[in-house]
Amino acid sequence: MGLDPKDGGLPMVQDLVESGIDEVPQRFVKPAEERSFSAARTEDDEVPVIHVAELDTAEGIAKLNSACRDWGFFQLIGHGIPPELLKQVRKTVRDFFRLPREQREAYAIRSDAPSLASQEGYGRFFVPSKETVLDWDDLVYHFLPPIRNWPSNPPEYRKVVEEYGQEIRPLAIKLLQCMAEALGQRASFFSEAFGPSPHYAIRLNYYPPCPQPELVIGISPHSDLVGLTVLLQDEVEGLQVKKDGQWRSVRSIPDAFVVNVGDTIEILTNGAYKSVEHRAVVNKECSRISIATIYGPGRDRKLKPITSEEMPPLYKEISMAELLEAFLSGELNGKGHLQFVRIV
Ligand SMILES: O=C(O)CCC(=O)C(=O)O
Ligand SMILES: [Fe+2]
Repeated sequence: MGLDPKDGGLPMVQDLVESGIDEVPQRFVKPAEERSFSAARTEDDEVPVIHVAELDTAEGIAKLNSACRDWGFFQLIGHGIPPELLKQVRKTVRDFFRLPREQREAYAIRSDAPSLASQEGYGRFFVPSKETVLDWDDLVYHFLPPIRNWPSNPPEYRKVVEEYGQEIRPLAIKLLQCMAEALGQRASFFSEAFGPSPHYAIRLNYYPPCPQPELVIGISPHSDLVGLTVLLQDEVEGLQVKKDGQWRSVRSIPDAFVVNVGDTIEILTNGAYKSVEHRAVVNKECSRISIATIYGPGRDRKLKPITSEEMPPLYKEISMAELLEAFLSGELNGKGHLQFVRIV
């Protein structure tokens, strides 16, 4: 659901902030029982950090394996993507979200898209009803490449976003090959499962400063559905990951990617690799951006878990199209959307 006037024009956070509010509108206030946003931060138990060069060694593959099993998350450093491009993409994203309202709205998500899964543009997702509490996050979603409907301002938008998408794709493929190796599967396991037309998309998140950050959430607890997410954050922290029932902050490492396992990978690996709940909190002083590239199975794929005699299937076979529709038609609700795929 976007900014289409037929939707009753959902408010965008940047517009509220620009109008000078000092109280958060009720529509964004999380119920009291969901409002505990603090997180632990212990250096001896944080999201594992992996250098790309480690992936050429058996120890590195073992480290990747335990990161995907125990955390569903890792931070990737030494990836070789030029820091200049990372700087440019961050700047372009910030510049877009600060454009005058009419210019941002020209790229609004259209509610007449043929399906929820084909919606793209500026706005918000996961708002199935008027009662849904809104996240303190304005976003843009594009399928890659090439992007189909891009803002003409900032002028470099299309070039930078596409170039960034082109750099991330081979990195995601390499990581998936290493993950397959770590699982004892052939290197092409995920590319075969994802098929000839994988889902490749980018989600740009913008979290303006909030006058009452204790009442709202930037992005509600969720697991990512599509496949592998490669996230670039800036120096402003806010991402939290749930580990052993406890929320933990993810440190901002300059130019590192935060990589996480999505639901389709949990299904395909029959639960060996977990898609883990995460959320983003906001703060009073500064805005935050994050840029998520998302790589997973094409719409027409059937997802079937790898099984063995000792390990019977824990998930039903399901099509990617069905899974996407189920995910996109509800609110973000932890891992709730996976419930109907699980065999209990
Ligand atoms: O902003 C973040 O750090 C998290 C964003 C996220 O979880 C998402 O886009 O799915
Ligand atoms: Fe996410």
